[in-house]
Amino acid sequence: MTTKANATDDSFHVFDTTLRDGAQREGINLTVADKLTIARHLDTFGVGYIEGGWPGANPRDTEFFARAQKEITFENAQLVAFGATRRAGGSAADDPQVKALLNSGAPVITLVAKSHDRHVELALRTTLEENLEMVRDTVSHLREQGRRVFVDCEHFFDGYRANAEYAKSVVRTAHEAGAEVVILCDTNGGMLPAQVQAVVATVIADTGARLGIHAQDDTGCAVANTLAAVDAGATHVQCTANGYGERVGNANLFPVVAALELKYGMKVLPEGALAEMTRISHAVAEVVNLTPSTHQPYVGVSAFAHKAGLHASAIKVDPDLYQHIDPELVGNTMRMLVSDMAGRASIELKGKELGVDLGDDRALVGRVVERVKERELQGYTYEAADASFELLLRGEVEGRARRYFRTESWRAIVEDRPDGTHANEATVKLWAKGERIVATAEGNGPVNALDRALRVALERIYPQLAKLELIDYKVRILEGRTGTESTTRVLITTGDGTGDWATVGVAENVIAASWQALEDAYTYGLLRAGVEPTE
Ligand SMILES: CC(=O)SCCNC(=O)CCNC(=O)[C@H](O)C(C)(C)COP(=O)(O)OP(=O)(O)OC[C@H]1O[C@@H](n2cnc3c(N)ncnc32)[C@H](O)[C@@H]1OP(=O)(O)O
Ligand SMILES: CC(=O)C(=O)O
Repeated sequence: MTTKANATDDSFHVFDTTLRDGAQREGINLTVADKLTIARHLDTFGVGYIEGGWPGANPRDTEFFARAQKEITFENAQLVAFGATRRAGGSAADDPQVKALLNSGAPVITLVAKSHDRHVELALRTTLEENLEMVRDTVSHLREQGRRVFVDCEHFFDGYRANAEYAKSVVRTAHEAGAEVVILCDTNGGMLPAQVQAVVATVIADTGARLGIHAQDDTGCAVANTLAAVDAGATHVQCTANGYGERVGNANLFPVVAALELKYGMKVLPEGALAEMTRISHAVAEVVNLTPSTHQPYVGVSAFAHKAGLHASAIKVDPDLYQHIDPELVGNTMRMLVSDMAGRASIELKGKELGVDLGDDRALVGRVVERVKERELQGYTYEAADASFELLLRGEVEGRARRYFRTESWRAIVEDRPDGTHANEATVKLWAKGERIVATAEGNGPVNALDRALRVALERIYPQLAKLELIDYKVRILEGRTGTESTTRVLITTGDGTGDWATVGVAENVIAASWQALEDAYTYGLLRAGVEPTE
């Protein structure tokens, strides 16, 4: 057994259920290898408990428990197996599902138990007394087998509203049978914080059980409900990384632990772990193959991104004036966004962020603000295209646009063939280092052909361009930007293996807009590579 043995644990529990409830989210389908990778990330982050799945429910979860205990040396977490109380009318000792929980080898077991009288009668099709017996028998049996037991009271809050005495009797039964923590679950996710706080406080007073909270996010209050339960005395929080979970999700682990550490002043993670939070959040998103939410509290790339000019002017004096915490505490960074909402301070701070010296030149900064506003009116967007903004800024600082080549002309041709296929060909004519170059290339579309032709033209003179790769290409039609005409905006993301950058082009024609974004992308790539401008 490579899970750290820990017979009693009076400390506050951070319990992660990404691998069980998180995996119940539509669109997530984890392999055993994915689960092992996520378990390692969560253990590194320092959660106390990792619920790995339901052994016996499917071969993947059974295999996960077998492999996790062989392959992972957990530094911080206890491995937890999830399953239901025994079937009605049977005995826990003979229940195949309970046997699978024991066979998983997990030192801690979470049992889901019904605590809403209607669910007992309709879903379990048994009596209220038999349900209590199922809880008592299963908890006692697992305790006798030397396992620590937590009990999830499913639909607790709705059950409490319908029949408070019965809901509490389930908590009492689990507690008296030896469950270390009884977790009140807002399974349908319909509760609000004040309601959760009141119910948790009453149940603690009436049962004396140690309580935990498991909140689904159907009202958008799962994090708030979790913290409200803690306010009322719960000492065990069940969460999932990035809030993944059934329907709209579960309480998001990251804002919950950040609140506990930074707002409540509790120590729930190992030293230094909070500063790893942004990295861990993104790493888990990568494994589950979902794009990290840019606007996620604390860890989203926009969590500390400032757009409004007034905000920037105050941040210039003191970042705390518009930030609730120092982003570095959670491993994130502050970013300034440049747009038509920018003022001088936004440009000054962005210049600093980009390492461009503006030398306290108010007139220069004013000119940049004006240019940005003018260009944004035409359809450019600099908050999404930092590299194009940096080229604009350097152009103003240096008094002329930074150029590595001068375009004489370009042409893209799409040929529609009788067999329904298309041939795409582009020719570029340009000047670089005093030389006139004409290059032609084919591509799988006109923009791809242009990109290839530009590369063919420039690579001999600038071998640094060989590393460049187009990572993303987005087109948007901007209705009514210039009077009655619609305008096309193209955003291109380019990478060189060490980082990536975004550039923007705007024109009435999608290929012309793409060409502008490509020109900026290559120019910025050469700037990054430290090449001196030649034109
Ligand atoms: C709120 C939550 O998220 S709880 C976690 C839910 N997670 C999952 O359901 C994912 C894994 N589940 C599964 O793979 C399957 O549902 C299994 C293997 C657990 C059970 O599959 P089956 O035996 O085919 O049963 P099925 O899924 O149709 O129904 C669940 C059965 O468990 C019973 N049951 C439900 N909750 C409990 C409970 N707390 N204690 C005991 N029995 C329960 C139901 O009454 C039903 O019994 P029935 O077969 O006599 O009608
Ligand atoms: C146990 C659980 O996942 C719930 O009640 O929502």
